[in-house]
Amino acid sequence: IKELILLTIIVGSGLVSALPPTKIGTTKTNHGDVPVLGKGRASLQQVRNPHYRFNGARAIYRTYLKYGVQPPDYLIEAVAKTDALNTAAEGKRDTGSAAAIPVNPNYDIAYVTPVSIGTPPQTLHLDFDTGSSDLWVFSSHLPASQIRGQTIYVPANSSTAKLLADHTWSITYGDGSASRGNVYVDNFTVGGLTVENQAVQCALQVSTSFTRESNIDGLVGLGFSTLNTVVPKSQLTFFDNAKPHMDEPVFTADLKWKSEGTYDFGFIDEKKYTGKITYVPVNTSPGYWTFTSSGYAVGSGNFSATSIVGIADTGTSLVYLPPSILTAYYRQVEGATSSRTYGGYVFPCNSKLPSFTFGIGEARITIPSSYISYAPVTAGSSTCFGGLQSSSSLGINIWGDVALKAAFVVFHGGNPPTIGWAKK
Ligand SMILES: CSc1ccc(CNCCO)cc1
Repeated sequence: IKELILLTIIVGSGLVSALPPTKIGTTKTNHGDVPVLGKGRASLQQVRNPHYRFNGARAIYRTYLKYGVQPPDYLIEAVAKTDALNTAAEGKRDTGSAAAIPVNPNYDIAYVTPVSIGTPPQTLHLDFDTGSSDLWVFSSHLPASQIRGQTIYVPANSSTAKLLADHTWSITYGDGSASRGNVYVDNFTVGGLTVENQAVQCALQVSTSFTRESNIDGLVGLGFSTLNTVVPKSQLTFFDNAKPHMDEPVFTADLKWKSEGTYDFGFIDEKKYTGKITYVPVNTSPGYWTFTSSGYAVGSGNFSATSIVGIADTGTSLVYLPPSILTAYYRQVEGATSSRTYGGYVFPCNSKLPSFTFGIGEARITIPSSYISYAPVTAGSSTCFGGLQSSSSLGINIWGDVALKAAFVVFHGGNPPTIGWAKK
């Protein structure tokens, strides 16, 4: 009401002029500089109120009051109903956006994202993993021998950390790596989006493969909370905790080949993709983002329509598909073999590779051949390891980073959840 009185005084006294302003100085306001046009004249720059929610019924209601006419009951009810709808919408205004940074400049082994934990905030770089649902970190509870350059979370240094007494966790991943520990709750912030009392699982023990990954300070599980390993009471993922406060119950992955991408929470950034997003159903049992691809093509070959049930897993580097698809792909690669020595398909690094296309409904996502020549089997070798490997020993097909970075992927946590794919 203060601003209204101020504005009325200025307008009422004719101080605001329609004359072209001759700027003789500026005065500070919270919307930037306002030009002062000489004695007794001012020009006011209008700014949009981002939180204003239009209420048509209220505009009509005010007109009745302005001309002294008693508003009818239906109008009073309409104003209340619209306000209620606006308030419900206003409750969900949180969004976040954070970088997805390759842990290695030469090979996209994994991507880490900066997060803040606790008070004062402790910044760690965590691997956002849609293939699991534990949020765990290297911590001050680890023996020094298991830490090799990682940043640790020290709950004792956070005034908002609270131990979840008698709760423990223990997890083993598909690649055999593992970790276990105890549980705190604390403030957890990703790209400006904060969840209070997020379960932060502190490692007391990690396997050597984690110790060796000095750029990964822990994981943020973005699978479904049914997979969380905390006992006796399982905990919710960051996404499940954040969902009720977000504009939309979504997060998106825009991973990139050998460069920095982004994870967005609560909104879909139209600038990050081309064409349309094709959504397909998700089977949330047992807790992965499981969907069915409609088929594949090798290079410029014919599209083979066949259902491929698999998971979208940002925490897995490569793509793992049925042996028949691998045979179809690698028979097009000069010198390719399935090597027992290296545990998968390898080929001469200078071999020409075809691209690989997979179907999402009628849509097609093509993985460029450069993403599939993954890395030399050992530093400096002229034999390269393929980005497409067989899923026969896993019992599950996995669309890992090699596929995800070829697309803009929407993990939609609605009811029911769906997954959307777009070209970019
Ligand atoms: C040792 S670095 C590492 C990063 C992520 C994960 C979780 N997903 C992997 C597929 O099981 C495991 C290990």
